[in-house]
Amino acid sequence: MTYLQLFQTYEKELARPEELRYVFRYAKKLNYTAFIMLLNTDVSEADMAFIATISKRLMQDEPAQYIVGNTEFYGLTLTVDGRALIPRPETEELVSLILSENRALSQARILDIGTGTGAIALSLAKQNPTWDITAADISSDALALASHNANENAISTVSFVQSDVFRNLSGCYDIIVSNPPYIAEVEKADMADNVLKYEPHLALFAENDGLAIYEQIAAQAGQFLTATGKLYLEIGYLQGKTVSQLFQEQFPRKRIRVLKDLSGKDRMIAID
Ligand SMILES: C[S@@+](CC[C@H](N)C(=O)[O-])C[C@H]1O[C@@H](n2cnc3c(N)ncnc32)[C@H](O)[C@@H]1O
Repeated sequence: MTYLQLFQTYEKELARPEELRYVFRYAKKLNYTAFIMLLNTDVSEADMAFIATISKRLMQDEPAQYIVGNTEFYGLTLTVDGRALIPRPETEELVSLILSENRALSQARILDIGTGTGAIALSLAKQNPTWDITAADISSDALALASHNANENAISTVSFVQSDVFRNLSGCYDIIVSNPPYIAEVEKADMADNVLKYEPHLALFAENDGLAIYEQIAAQAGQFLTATGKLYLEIGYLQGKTVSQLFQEQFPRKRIRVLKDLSGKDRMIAID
């Protein structure tokens, strides 16, 4: 039996068939050409067992990135596992926005609230080695993973702090960024199994219709921002109006923009 025939057999049973070849290729570190060349050759016994194992894990809804063990984010390779949310492409757009609007800042203090894998903090640090960046999370497991990712990517300008929003933080920041948990408990029923069963619920859900962490940030950010400080938030696509109102009340003199992601959905809020 060839690799192609074996893949096709398992792919019929998978909810997201494209993930099988993706996981195999990345786990075996095969470039595209090597993978294509392999497809019409006879599958080895070891790979037959390996492909069966991957298929089983995918059938149990384990996310492909957790099986591979890493993912790409803004040019970084980040280790991902059940300790933190798998960083999403929409969050790369938030990083792009911050970078494009703050090119003039050579020295800056940045705070990333709810850093997870460290995706936002580490990609900002990679692009701006002179920025002084604090990555905070309530989860010590997530912070251990983020710190591992900093080492793996040779980034030494990020410090890690365990904190419930601002509780263990001090001083003022030029930029505060956050992609907090923002899903309401009632939305659980509509969520994909691979997210619900494997990604940490602490990273997904927030009380008060998903608004609880935004409310805490809005209430306290004024004490932690410099006079010209800016806030950048990722939001759920239906939260633009509510979250912008929340921040407008606390920051009546600042400009609040709701910005769309590449698929045209409200996804980010910039406050400056
Ligand atoms: C949606 S994930 C975002 C992870 C990462 N920033 C990203 O964009 O991929 C939210 C993160 O916020 C953290 N978190 C949840 N509640 C928190 C709180 N009260 N204070 C600080 N961090 C919190 C979670 O542990 C999780 O890592």
